[in-house]
Amino acid sequence: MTQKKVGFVGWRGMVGSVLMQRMQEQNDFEHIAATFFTTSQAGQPAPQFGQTDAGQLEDAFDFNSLAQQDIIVTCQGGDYTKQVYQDLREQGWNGYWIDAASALRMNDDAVIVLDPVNRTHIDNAIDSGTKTFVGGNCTVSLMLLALGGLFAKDLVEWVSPMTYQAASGSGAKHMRELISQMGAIHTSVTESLEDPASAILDIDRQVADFIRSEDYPCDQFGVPLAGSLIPYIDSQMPSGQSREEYKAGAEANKILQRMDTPVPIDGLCVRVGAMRSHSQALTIKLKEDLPLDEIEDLLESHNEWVKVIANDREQSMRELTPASVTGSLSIPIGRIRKLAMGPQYISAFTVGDQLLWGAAEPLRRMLTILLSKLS
Ligand SMILES: NC(=O)C1=CN([C@@H]2O[C@H](COP(=O)(O)OP(=O)(O)OC[C@H]3O[C@@H](n4cnc5c(N)ncnc54)[C@H](OP(=O)(O)O)[C@@H]3O)[C@@H](O)[C@H]2O)C=CC1
Ligand SMILES: N[C@@H](CC(=O)OP(=O)(O)O)C(=O)O
Repeated sequence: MTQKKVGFVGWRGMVGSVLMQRMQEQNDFEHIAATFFTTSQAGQPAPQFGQTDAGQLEDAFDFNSLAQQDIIVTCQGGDYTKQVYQDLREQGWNGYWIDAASALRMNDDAVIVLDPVNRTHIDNAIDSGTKTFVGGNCTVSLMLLALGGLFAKDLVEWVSPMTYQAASGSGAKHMRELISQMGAIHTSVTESLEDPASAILDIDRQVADFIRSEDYPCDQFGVPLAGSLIPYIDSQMPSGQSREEYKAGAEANKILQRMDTPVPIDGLCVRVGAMRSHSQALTIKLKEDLPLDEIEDLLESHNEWVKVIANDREQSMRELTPASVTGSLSIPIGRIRKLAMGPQYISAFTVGDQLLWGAAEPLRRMLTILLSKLS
């Protein structure tokens, strides 16, 4: 059996690098004939992620090279997808397109992939000829992995996710800027900090003045993040939602195949000074008054990555944080308790690495599913 030809675009970006790392860890390159594309470095040596030499980088706008691929995996971003996808299809290419960007997500002929939640739908779509598969928005995928057990039993009347999103969601330059902001704040008060006699209110005033000054580095975010937060993510929509907030309901219901009878999912999305793990505080109205231990069992048994953290101060502080999950596929969910509004209302808090399950891993797994189906 000849190996499938798989073309990778955007492999050296932040999401693409995490994808490459996971594919190497899982020996995925052994099962494919990989070609690496670039928008800026055509002709340079291709990276060697597998055993075989992948030759040189191909031009990501060369339709002849793209059309030779059985499968194209792109983490290059929505602008690239908009520039290439439609024309490639119109020129007759009928291969599989796996994409990290949001551009095609809500198209009728595209499936949003999150196989621990919608594997049956993915299988049916492949069998019925669907060729376009797109990873979901990071907060959506992370929320559905955490709450999968409740959605699978149709127990959720509505959910309000209030997010605490990491700098990585805005890209690599923003992660760098967050660190620069932290360093600059420290530098602005180093002397006072080292003086045990200095008054904390003086230090606080110096920090506040610095954060509001021209010297504070915020070219990427436009406004301060370190020492502050940003209560708006992505563009503004007529509904009053930010686009990030709109995606919660739209994409989650598409993944759950609930477009006709959508579960209301809506809340506010906020950028905080975490590096690459998103957190979400969830208010959930259940359709029934279920005991907490039953809720926890349903959540924990849904998939192998979700982990219920007891509603205990020490465990929550240690295990339910961006610092503890970053770099892992673990999806902890905790702070689960009944709210004062009534027995059907529960709270929960969940965290996940937005570059792994939030971006790269659903694509990697989709490629694996496709290869196993096509072999
Ligand atoms: N950031 C996120 O959290 C998420 C992003 N996505 C999607 O993935 C897309 C890509 O995001 P992201 O990975 O953050 O984008 P990056 O900015 O990290 O990378 C995008 C491209 O920039 C080019 N590039 C130029 N200079 C460099 C450099 N010094 N190092 C690496 N790459 C460089 C590369 O293309 P080339 O090799 O062709 O020059 C690369 O593929 C987004 O637009 C979005 O659609 C999806 C989910 C989450
Ligand atoms: N918007 C997300 C990251 C992202 O890229 O989302 P999407 O894939 O839906 O464009 C964030 O800022 O955290």
